[in-house]
Amino acid sequence: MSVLPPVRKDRIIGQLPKCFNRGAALNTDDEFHNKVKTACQQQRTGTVGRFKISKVIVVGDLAVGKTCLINRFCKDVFDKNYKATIGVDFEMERFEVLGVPFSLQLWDTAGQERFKCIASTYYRGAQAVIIVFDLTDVASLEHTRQWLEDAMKENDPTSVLLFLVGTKKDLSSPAQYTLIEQDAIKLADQMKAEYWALSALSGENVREFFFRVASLTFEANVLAELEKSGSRRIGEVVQINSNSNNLYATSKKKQTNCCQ
Ligand SMILES: Nc1nc2c(ncn2[C@@H]2O[C@H](COP(=O)(O)OP(=O)(O)OP(=O)(O)O)[C@@H](O)[C@H]2O)c(=O)[nH]1
Ligand SMILES: [Mg+2]
Repeated sequence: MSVLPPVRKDRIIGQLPKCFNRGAALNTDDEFHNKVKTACQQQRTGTVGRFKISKVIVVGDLAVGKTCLINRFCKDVFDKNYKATIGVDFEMERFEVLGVPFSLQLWDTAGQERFKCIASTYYRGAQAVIIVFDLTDVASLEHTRQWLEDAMKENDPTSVLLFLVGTKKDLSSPAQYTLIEQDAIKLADQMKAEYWALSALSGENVREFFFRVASLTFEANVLAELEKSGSRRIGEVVQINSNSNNLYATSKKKQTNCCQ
């Protein structure tokens, strides 16, 4: 029995959302991986869809627009007044991907130096890292390397999905945008991150971006579950009988999630 209300209609993902720029994308597939589609159809997604919550951390310089970005997506609001995040804050977003419930825990961290040490204690266990810069501020793009390094001290670089996100697109002129985008794409490529440009003020690309984060995180989680389960069907009870009295039973126990 579920105590949660149904997932909002505008959080249902049935197709893999497109990347923003094919030159700086985590993948350019048109559809979810076949294995993932089959696993979802057969309800063999293991811990994904039951108790798994994926942690996503949002980092970047102060005032680049991290909080506004999260608030635009989660609450559909925009505040033009700057209120620094002190330490961290988080929002939960529930999705349904290919018919499977899936939740993201979005951690909004402080960019101000004096709050950074508090914020960095929450970096651990992230499945996706969103590194934000301001499209009108080249220095904030340059600093993304340092943000990446700090986030990766606490995480496994081989399994974390990275996104490099330029905000305040509404404020940049086409010429300024073209210039900074070239550098951002180069950097995203070096970091192995997916690049996006958006605006929390106008809402341009915000929903598309978070749908992409949810979808790629979901896909990675299901693939990892499938790999873990190997040949056995995930989520099933496995019994190995021998002629002696040995009986090993692996029940569908909650997997330890080292995220928090
Ligand atoms: N024009 C415009 N302004 C934005 C946009 N996003 C954020 N801002 C403004 O930029 C300022 C900083 O935004 P925040 O979201 O608070 O920045 P932050 O990155 O969370 O800052 P810290 O919490 O200190 O790390 C605010 O005054 C916002 O109104 C945007 O897309 N367009
Ligand atoms: Mg903030």
